[in-house]
Amino acid sequence: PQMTAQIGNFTFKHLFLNASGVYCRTKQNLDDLLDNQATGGIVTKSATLRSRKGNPNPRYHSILNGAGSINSMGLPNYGLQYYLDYLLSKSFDKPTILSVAGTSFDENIELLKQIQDSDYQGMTELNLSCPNVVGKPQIAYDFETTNKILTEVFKFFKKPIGVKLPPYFDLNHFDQIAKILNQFPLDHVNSINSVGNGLWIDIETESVVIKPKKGFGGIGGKMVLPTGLANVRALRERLKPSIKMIGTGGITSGKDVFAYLLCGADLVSVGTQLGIESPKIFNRLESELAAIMVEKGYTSVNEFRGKLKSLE
Ligand SMILES: CC(C)(C)CCc1c(C(=O)O)[nH]c(=O)[nH]c1=O
Repeated sequence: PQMTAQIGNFTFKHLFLNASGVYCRTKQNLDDLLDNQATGGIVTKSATLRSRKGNPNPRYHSILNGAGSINSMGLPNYGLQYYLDYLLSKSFDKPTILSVAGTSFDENIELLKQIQDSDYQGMTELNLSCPNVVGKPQIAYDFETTNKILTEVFKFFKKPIGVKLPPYFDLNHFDQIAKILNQFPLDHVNSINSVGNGLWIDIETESVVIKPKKGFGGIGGKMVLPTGLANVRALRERLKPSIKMIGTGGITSGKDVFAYLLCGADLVSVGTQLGIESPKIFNRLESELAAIMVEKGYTSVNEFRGKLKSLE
């Protein structure tokens, strides 16, 4: 069965990407992803201008026997130039997405100016889950700042670009963010990032399980699947068709991929479960999805993408 997607000028021969942050900080990680036949494309760890060590360990913890994860990595990455060097070092037979996350408004602009001025011709993704200023919510939860930053970006950025969004939990927030995003020539939206500021406790030690932020961290894994599905469905219904959709959050099986496609996802990305199973998970997900499609008599994902039924 045909399981491909198109975002702008980029054709993805497989539907599976790594979620930014997982299995993508080093050149070796990225090469391992590329070597896997069922990988559709690669996404870099969100880059800042300069290399960052990130937060002290423990900063990641698997919870509930792998049903979830909690992380407060703190943007550990080798800096924009490292990822640009990698992306310009050879030709790629799969689309690439360069993720960036400035720790300030100005850093976001500078990151994108450097990409605009570089020879990089692939896709870019602005991570809007990054903090803006202390005392204010993350950018994507500050609609005015989101509007301001995208207005500034599109004054100079002419290459393909999308945004990575945190989950929203209020229907009015879906309306507000979609209204803003629809004003811009965005390539794609990637939803969701981890569910912010969860907390996990070890009953034995009566302690939190990660060191940064007094144990608070982003939640990922199977337990966020209902939130990811809802965000992809809600945004798909509100965003203009030219903005394509990458569905992320809690994917562990072909059924989950099928569900995201019903919600309107063009591609999907896998984080927590990729970290557990390594890139071969994409082969499993692809064969599970193919089996579901054959069982249902579908020959192409286009036949059911976005066609989730309500109970009218
Ligand atoms: C949370 C931020 C550090 C502001 C951005 C990077 C990031 C991180 C991280 O590097 O801690 N973890 C996530 O689950 N999602 C993210 O977008």
